[in-house]
Amino acid sequence: MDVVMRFGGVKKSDDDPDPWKTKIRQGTLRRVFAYFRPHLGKVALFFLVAALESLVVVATPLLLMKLVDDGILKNDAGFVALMASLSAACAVAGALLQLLSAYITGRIGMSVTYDLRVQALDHVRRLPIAFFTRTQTGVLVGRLHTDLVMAQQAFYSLLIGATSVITVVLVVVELFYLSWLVALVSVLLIPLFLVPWIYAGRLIQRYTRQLMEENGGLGGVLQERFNVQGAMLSKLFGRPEEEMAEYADRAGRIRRTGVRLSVYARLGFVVMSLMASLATALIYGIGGGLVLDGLFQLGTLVAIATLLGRLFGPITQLSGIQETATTVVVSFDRIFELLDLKPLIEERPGAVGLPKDVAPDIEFEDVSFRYPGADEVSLPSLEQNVRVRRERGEVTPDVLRGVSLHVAAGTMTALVGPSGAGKSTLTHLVSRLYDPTSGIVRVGGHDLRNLSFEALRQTVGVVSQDTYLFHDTIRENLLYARPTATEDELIEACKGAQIWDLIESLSRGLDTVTGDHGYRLSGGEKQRLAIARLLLKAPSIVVLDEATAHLDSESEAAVQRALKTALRDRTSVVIAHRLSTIREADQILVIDGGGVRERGTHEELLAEGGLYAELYHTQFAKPGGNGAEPGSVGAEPRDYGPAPAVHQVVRGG
Ligand SMILES: Nc1ncnc2c1ncn2[C@@H]1O[C@H](COP(=O)(O)OP(=O)(O)OP(=O)(O)O)[C@@H](O)[C@H]1O
Repeated sequence: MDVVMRFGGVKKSDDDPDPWKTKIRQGTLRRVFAYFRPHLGKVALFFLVAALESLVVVATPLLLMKLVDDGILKNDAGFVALMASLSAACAVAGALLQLLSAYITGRIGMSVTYDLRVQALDHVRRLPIAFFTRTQTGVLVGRLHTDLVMAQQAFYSLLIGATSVITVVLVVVELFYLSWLVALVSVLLIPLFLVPWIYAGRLIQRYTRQLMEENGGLGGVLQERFNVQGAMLSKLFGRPEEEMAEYADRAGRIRRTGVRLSVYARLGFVVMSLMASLATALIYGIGGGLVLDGLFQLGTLVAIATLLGRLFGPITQLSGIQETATTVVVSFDRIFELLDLKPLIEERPGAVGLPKDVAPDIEFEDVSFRYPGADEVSLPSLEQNVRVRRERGEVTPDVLRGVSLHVAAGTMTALVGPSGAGKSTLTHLVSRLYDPTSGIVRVGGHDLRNLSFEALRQTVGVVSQDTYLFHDTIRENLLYARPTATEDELIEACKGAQIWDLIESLSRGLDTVTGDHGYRLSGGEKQRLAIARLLLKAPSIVVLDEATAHLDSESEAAVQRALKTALRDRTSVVIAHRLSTIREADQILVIDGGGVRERGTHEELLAEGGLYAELYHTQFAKPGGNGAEPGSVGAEPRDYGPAPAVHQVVRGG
């Protein structure tokens, strides 16, 4: 039973969720050809060159025929020399034409893969964050890179192999011209070649896709385990033997599929070569008899024998072409699958900007939200390697329910509540990482969905708990927020973020490399760098997830001072973990069960004696609750869940 899954009309077999066995989808060939349309001129030139190449190929046996019949048999040395020279000229012309066709195929192939690569990168860049939380990075990178490279290489062999088709046609025509009987026998033998060719081709298609998936799968696991965080987790918690067994198992599957693929790829080839040899012997038998009977001359037999080598040779090559053609189509199809995923969050036509340097207010009007299910944002083949079997028709629960709130311009709102209450989710909607399922989020009076992406990027700045830094210098990491920033502006931002003293003390200063994910810096240092990055960007709204990790008191004080600078004159929403933050907040929202349970200032809420007061007394007012409390604010009996950093690893972002 075929089931249509909706991501831009991608059709998948519901009975066969295993992407390895997915057949090439309908319409793929049409789409592949669309990429070649702009290069039709070059394609036509290629076929012209290919035709000339084939003409050269079939001309040589005729020259040899003349050489034997009219030269050797008639004792004419001059004619022998002339024919031999013409044959040599044909060989040189053939070689030059081959080079020319290689140049044309290179031009076409590189242009097509360039178009596809740029289109795919642009598309993936625009996919919703939900896609990235579902997808295993290594598998995605594999698809974007390996598949394209494979398609490109296979495409070259395919086009060059296409000359074989023209050659075969011309050779058959010439064979009929020389001897209809021999030609007929040769043509009748062709189906014997085609049967193993088609049989092997089907298996090759299946195992090619399977090998791609398995390679991508291993790549995904390695990328996950062999980055700093993954390596650390596996050193601290991992089970080395089991993990190694898993790697070996995956590598073993790749080996198994690779062996099968090479056997089936060879099978067609071997059967064809065998048939070609048998057919040649047969034709020599018939032809030899005809020469002895005087029905045709020796030169004709030589020409036929030479031609046969050029008939069965290209046909044999065709078995390889099928594999390469399949690789091209499968690779394109896997990229098309990605291209068919809809970017859920798109810029509307006529999207507007926001005035710069004016802090806007934030409003949630009856907002409900649930995270999109796998079917809506992802592909099974990009998830399968974490042994996640997609729950068909998975209905994700509502995380926010009917939330209404207002953050006045230039004020700070602190979000508190138990773990998993929906605080981070709420902030994701402010930065439009997700759109609400229902209700409206407004910034400066505008529905966020009506704002341009540029305005959103300029307006909302986010500092998350676990700062991400590129494996690059501090300078490049900072410039990412504002590439045009001057040296003075960089220094000023670093001073504001209380990180300049540290940077100055490093021997390479701003040109110090931060290490993968910024692992060569401490938690507090990374967060202050993130604040410096934010100061450079200078957004009018700041979304901040306060660090929960214990910082030493000096680092803690530095982060607090940096935050003061960052939040000044800005509208801010802070997921608060510190007493000092909630005391300073203009408004505290207590989030519980996906809704705003209480709202007010610290004093008002304490006086109310509700959930906040309970949270405060159990968490903040405990001995040692000196304003640097770690963890979410929550009542004692509640389940606070794992520490946020681990929480994020578990849910993949
Ligand atoms: N990307 C996601 N996909 C699906 N569900 C998610 C995703 N992120 C969070 N959730 C779920 O949404 C609910 C709210 O999570 P959220 O991160 O907003 O809570 P939180 O209040 O910020 O918790 P914490 O204080 O522990 O960070 C949780 O049940 C969580 O499992």
